[in-house]
Amino acid sequence: MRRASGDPSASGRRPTASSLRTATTPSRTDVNGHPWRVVICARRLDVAKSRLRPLGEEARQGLALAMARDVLKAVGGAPGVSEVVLVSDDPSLAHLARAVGAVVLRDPGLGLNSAFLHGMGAGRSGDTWTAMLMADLPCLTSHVLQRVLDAAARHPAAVVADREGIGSTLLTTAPGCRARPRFGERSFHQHVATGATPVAADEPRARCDVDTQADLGVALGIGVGAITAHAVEDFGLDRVGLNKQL
Ligand SMILES: Nc1nc2c(ncn2[C@@H]2O[C@H](COP(=O)(O)OP(=O)(O)OP(=O)(O)O)[C@@H](O)[C@H]2O)c(=O)[nH]1
Ligand SMILES: C=C(OP(=O)(O)O)C(=O)O
Repeated sequence: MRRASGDPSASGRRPTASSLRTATTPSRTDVNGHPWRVVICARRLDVAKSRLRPLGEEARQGLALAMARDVLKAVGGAPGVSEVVLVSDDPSLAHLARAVGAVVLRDPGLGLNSAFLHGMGAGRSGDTWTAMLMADLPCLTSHVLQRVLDAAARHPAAVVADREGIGSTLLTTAPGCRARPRFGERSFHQHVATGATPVAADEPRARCDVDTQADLGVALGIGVGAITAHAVEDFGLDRVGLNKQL
């Protein structure tokens, strides 16, 4: 896998391939010696994050892009991640993901769970530990992701609940196990019902998905990645302004 380097000067509005330039880091495994494949799903920017529409078109798309770029950076920097797969039909995201060494797959167009299964290679993790990850987690860092994966590696399947404990932000599968993604409404309980063990309850950075302006305010309170922070600044979305929408 190639590791993404940070670029605090990069703005969420004007991405360049060089802003995520990479170095090759072969044979990467976690503390248990497991190489991880991380599958990230992201919708096309023109339709993504519709609940952020009140921020305006440019800000909505810019934030969706910035958050996905911060997620790609965090994943690329996690020491145990050996392979990154992005399932997305968005040309900008695909370009940026390829630039950091990710494999990019077209979206089958059948919804999020089908997209994840497609990214998993029809649902089988083969001989690799696999994590299915959302692209709207701007607080995620490489260290936090690695801790989550280390905890997940103790279970055949593991799930991370979103901040409210209702949805899910990450689902993992051990080698040889079949993935059972149930993302969507109340997905956390559905994932637990399929046998996934809850992990990382104490990792707010892994649990803060951003769907609404209120979520963005919370994420800014926790601390977002540099690209999202620059996008927020570029679009003039300070914390006070966001909290007014609560
Ligand atoms: N490839 C792919 N990604 C998806 C799909 N649906 C959702 N996602 C991604 O999954 C993550 C969580 O999605 P949601 O929060 O449910 O949806 P969203 O489009 O981001 O936001 P809303 O329009 O507000 O529901 C985000 O990274 C989305 O881009 C899909 O059908 N295909
Ligand atoms: C898709 C999910 O959530 P949201 O739409 O809230 O991001 C989920 O938690 O499975």
